[in-house]
Formats: sequence, C-alpha cells, structure tokens
Amino acid sequence: MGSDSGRGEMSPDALERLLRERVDAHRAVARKGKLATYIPALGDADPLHLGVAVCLADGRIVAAGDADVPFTLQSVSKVPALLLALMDRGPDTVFQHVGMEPTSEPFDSILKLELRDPAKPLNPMINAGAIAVTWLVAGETAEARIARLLSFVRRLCGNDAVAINERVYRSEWETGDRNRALAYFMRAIGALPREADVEEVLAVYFQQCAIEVTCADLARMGAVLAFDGVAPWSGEQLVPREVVRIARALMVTCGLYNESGRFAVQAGIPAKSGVSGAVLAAVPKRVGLGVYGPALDDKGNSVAGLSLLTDLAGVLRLSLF
Ligand SMILES: NC(=O)CC[C@H](N)C(=O)O
Repeated sequence: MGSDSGRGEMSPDALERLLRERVDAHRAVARKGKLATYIPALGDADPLHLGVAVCLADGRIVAAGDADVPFTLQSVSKVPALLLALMDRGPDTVFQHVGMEPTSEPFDSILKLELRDPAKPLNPMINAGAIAVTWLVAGETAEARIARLLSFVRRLCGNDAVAINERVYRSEWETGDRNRALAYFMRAIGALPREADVEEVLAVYFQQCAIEVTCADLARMGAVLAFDGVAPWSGEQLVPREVVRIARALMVTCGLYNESGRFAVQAGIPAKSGVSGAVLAAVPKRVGLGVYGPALDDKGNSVAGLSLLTDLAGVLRLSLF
C-alpha cells in the first residue's frame, strides 16, 4: 500500500494479514451495538458480522472477515446521489436546495427544519438533505432517476451486477413513515417545490438506499473518491475532481451525522455510514475502504466498523490531519 507519510510500502499479503488480525480483534465490539430494526428487513442481519475490503492505487482488492456478505447501501447512497446531482445540476443549484453545515441532531431529525433554522435541510448527508438531493437527480420519471443512479453506482463500484434488494426496498416503503413525514413537511415549507411528487421522490430515495453491495464494491467506490474521481482499475475519470472534493469535505464534516466530529478527531478519514452497518471511506491519494458490521451504536453508525476503521487509521497512518 502506497504511503506518502513515511511508512513506505506494505505488500498486499502483509496488509491482508493485518486486516485479518484487526477484524478478529474488533469482532467483540459488535456486542455493544444493535441492528436497525425500524426497517424490518435489516433485522435479519447477523449482528456479529464484520468485514473489510481495501482498494489499492492499482485497483487491487485486499479483504478480510465477512467481506463477502451482501448488504444494502442505506445512507451510504447519499454520496453517489450527491455526486450525480452535482454533475447534473452544478454546485450552485444543488446548494440552493440543501446546506453544507454539520448537524448536532440524529440523521432522521425534523427539528431544525421545523425551526426553519435554516429553511432548507442542513446538509446532504442527513435524510432531509438526501431527499432534496434525490429530487435533484435528473430524469423525467422516478424510474428514469433510479435507473441513472443505479447505473452510476455500478460504475463507481466497477461491478455491473450491483442491483436493488427488492425485499429491503419494500420493507422500508411499507414502514418509512418518518421519511414520508419529513418529505411532506419539506414540501409544505418549500424545501421541496410544490410540483415535486413526494411519493415518487420517496420511491427513488428508498430504492437508492436498498442498492446491495459487498465490502469490495464499497472499497472501489471509496477509491474513486480517494483518487479524485478516477477509477484506479481502469484509469477512467468517472467523476469531475471538483465534485469529488465537495463530497469528501461533506463526508468529513457530516458523513457520520452527530458523530462526525469524534471520528474526525480519532480517525481523520472522510467516511459515510448507513444503518445497514455499511461504512464507505476514502483516504485521498492512498486507498478506498469498505466496511460492514451491522450492529450500530446509538448514533446509527456501525459500532465495530468505526472502531476497526479508527484502529486501521492509526496503524496505517491514514488520518488527513
Ligand atoms: N442512516 C441511514 O442509513 C438511513 C437510511 C434509511 N434508508 C432511512 O432513510 O432511514
């Protein structure tokens, strides 16, 4: 693994040994967390699973633990949705509809919106902001927008087989009252325009959350972010550099909701979590990481996943700061 911080190279074999050892050391941390059962289908996961994959500068994947267990993106999908909306509309338009400030509230909070403080969602990494961003993704119909998003995620993951988990999608569609309330409230206060079809926006949002991947897919997505929009396995520029820069900044400040500050201090890596236990991480010019550990802490972030990433950030000197 390339390093510009004086550590020199670590061979893929040595990295794999390190990952295996660190995964084993952090498995027990999962016992402190709980599955997200407010989306009933997520309750079927094994809370003790823990997997990690690293995508290197040459596109190679090194993985350990339960890295082959599939899981849904959930809030990790907020990153590709933001990238695509920025590419479709440009930053000026996107940030007319969503802010760029961190939150001290949980990811699904309505509080700040109700106080109109400000009258648009705080940032694209919380549910309200992501719903606004999903609405900004170009496409004539809900079907067209989710099709564009899915094909974009496939490109970022370097995997054409990535698909939507219909069971997880339906499970959230049937129980997603809180997101429904958020989205209708947003339309009521003008944070979504009057002409927005809220049910359609929610259909796209719930489907993007239900896109199913593995740790390797997530690690490749992280690598595209780490290498300024270029896919290391093909050399293709998938996302403009400036758009990637915006996404990485928001991942550092907002990616783990009201736990982003602690993680920035302790690990210092741009990251985005999801309630499935997914964590996407991107270390600029170094590596992309995908972590899966479905037991969550009280902020809704993978408890063992974050402790594993914090540990790896220390051992491999990955902190930006
Ligand atoms: N934090 C998350 O991963 C939330 C995503 C989930 N689909 C929701 O909207 O509630």
